Formats: sequence, structure tokens, C-alpha cells
Amino acid sequence: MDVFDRLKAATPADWRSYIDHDFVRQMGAGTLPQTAFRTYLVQDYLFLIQFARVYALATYKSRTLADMKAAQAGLAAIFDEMDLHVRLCDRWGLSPEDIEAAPEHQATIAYTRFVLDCGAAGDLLDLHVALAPCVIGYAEIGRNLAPNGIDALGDHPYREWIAEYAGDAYQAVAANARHHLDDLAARAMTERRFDELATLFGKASRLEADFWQMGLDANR
Ligand SMILES: Cc1ncc(CO)c(N)n1
Repeated sequence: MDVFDRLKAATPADWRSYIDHDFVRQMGAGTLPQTAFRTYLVQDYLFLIQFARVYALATYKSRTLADMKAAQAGLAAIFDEMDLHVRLCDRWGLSPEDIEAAPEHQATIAYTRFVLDCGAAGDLLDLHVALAPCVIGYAEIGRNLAPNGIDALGDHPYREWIAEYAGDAYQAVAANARHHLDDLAARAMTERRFDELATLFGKASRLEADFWQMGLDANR
């Protein structure tokens, strides 16, 4: 079991609340209302802006060049991911400036500032554990929503979103993040510290679930 699997195994209810959230199920079934998806996607863009700051903080908290390079790869992946948001929002007549001007929802503030605080108050391992549900979790969700591969999605209404996270490029980013987390834990984690890290991981997973819920609530 790698560290990521251990963290999931330590917080099964939190993890399920995120990975199997109704938003995810409805997206997979293609029944998710557009309003919910749009609200989510605009907030996710704001989320990613804050996550770019998280990776800058990860660079600052790095003691080795290898850790800095991992942070740089995370930042580059965020910018790639934002191209998806820009493309989809453009079809709805929303420019990046429009999205940036949108007010941040409480769920967005709660999650992003939580992760930033984990990094500010803690060390690089705390920061990467708080990031793990995000970067590695979306790869798992993408795979779950495309069980027979991207081509089998046909004209699925959320094909582009699913293809982004199920695609080779994102899967590789997540696999690298997972290896890096293992490597960091081998250097910085004591067994005594594991429970504390699992608590962080569980909280971050719950905040991810709240983020999906924010999208669903917009449709009520
Ligand atoms: C809320 C959220 N979590 C994780 C990711 C993956 O980067 C994302 N784009 N948004």
C-alpha cells in the first residue's frame, strides 16, 4: 500500500462522500443539470487560481530542487487544466475576465484557504497531503466515469470534462503526484504523524464533497 492508499483506507467515509458524490454520479449518467455544472465550473476556475498560489507556496516550502520541480509541474498542470475551463466557458459567452470577476462561493473559499493554511502552518508533507484528494482524486473520478475509455463516451454531454481527467496527460500528472507524495513521506513521515495527516486528508476530502454540493445547490 502506498501512502495515498493508506490515507484513503484511514478515512473511508470522507473519501466516499467525495468520490461517489451525487454530482459525480449525475455527471456520469449525463443527467446533471447544466446550471449545476456551470456554477461548478466557474467556481472551479477561481479554485484553480488559488491552487496556483498553493503550488507557489509548495516551492517556498521546498528544501530540495526535486521538490521544487514537483511544485513547478503541479503549477504547469493547473494552467493546462484551466484551458478546459476557458474553452467551455467561452461557449457560454463567458470570458476569463468575466469568470475572474465572479464572487467566490463559500465552499471555494473554505477549501482553498484550508489547503493554503495547511501549507503555511505546516511543512511540505502537510501541504501535499492536503492537495492529494484534489490532484489524485480527480484522476480516480475521471477513470470511474470512463470505464471503457474515452472513445466509448460517444456524445456524452460531459465528454470533454471526463476526457480531460481520464486522459493520459492528467493521469500521468496524478501518478507523478502520487509517487512524489510517497517519496516525501519516506523522508518526512513518522508513524506517529500518520493519524494527524489522515485527519488533514479526511478534511480535504470533505471539502471536495462540499464543493460538488455547491454545484448541486445552485440548481435548487
Ligand atoms: C475542486 C477541485 N478539486 C480538484 C481539482 C483537480 O485539479 C479541481 N480542478 N477542482
